Amino acid sequence: MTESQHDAVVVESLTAGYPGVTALEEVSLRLRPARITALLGANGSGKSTLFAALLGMLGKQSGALRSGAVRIFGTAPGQARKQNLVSFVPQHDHIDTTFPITVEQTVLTGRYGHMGFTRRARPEDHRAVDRALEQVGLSQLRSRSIGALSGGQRKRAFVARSIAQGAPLMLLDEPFAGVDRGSEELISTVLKDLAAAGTTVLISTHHLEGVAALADDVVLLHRRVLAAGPAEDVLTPQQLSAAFGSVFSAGFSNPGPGGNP
Ligand SMILES: Nc1ncnc2c1ncn2[C@@H]1O[C@H](COP(=O)(O)OP(=O)(O)OP(=O)(O)O)[C@@H](O)[C@H]1O
Repeated sequence: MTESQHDAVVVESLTAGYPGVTALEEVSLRLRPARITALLGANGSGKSTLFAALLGMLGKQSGALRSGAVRIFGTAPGQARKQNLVSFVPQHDHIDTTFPITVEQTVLTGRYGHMGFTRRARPEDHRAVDRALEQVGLSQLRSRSIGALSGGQRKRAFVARSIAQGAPLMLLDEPFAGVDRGSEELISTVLKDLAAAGTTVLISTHHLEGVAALADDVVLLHRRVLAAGPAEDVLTPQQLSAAFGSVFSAGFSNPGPGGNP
């Protein structure tokens, strides 16, 4: 078995972008299974474009172009989504706060891929929802309208939806943006538990704070992959300065003396 057959995600020479913009250039990376990888990059460094590629959504945006290859557990991204191999927690949920859907119903939508055409929830779907709500500490708020949650609680609800889906690869776009410290700590703990149980987790973030404590591996992205590897190798002041020196003043938080972000 080759090394790539052990990887959860393989991206080879991916070049992608939009009319007049090359968002990703010759990006190659591998995600090791059952680990948390942080995709670190400043605003506009290509994180969302890479997520779109991993979700097989790139071609759906008008004018998007791409070359290269992406495999999720050896499968093309669009197929991987259909097979429930990948779940996604978006940065913005674009919720209509007047829409009358409860927290529980929101989390249950994560089970749709398991229910077939009838979308009739079975006992195992309800059990998965119960477990996921418990994990993110929202059991008590399950009957509340999703629009009546705080930003941090709502993020936890969407993490629960992703957990309930039960995909072996979980992608989270800026999971800590606009989230209070308590929700951030809770989500971090949940992600560590999921990875320990075998889920491969990829989070994008432009905040250095907390990454060292959370991520096993780090990918530094700035249209190209500037560095990738175990967090302790990548998150050094030297590496960050070499890779992002000019970016510290344009979006990154300074890791501080000693480089312990
Ligand atoms: N739909 C689009 N059409 C044209 N250009 C786009 C589109 N989406 C993104 N871009 C451009 O592609 C580049 C990469 O953007 P992308 O959103 O992937 O970066 P990002 O790292 O996710 O940024 P952020 O942290 O601000 O979300 C940027 O220059 C951006 O302006």
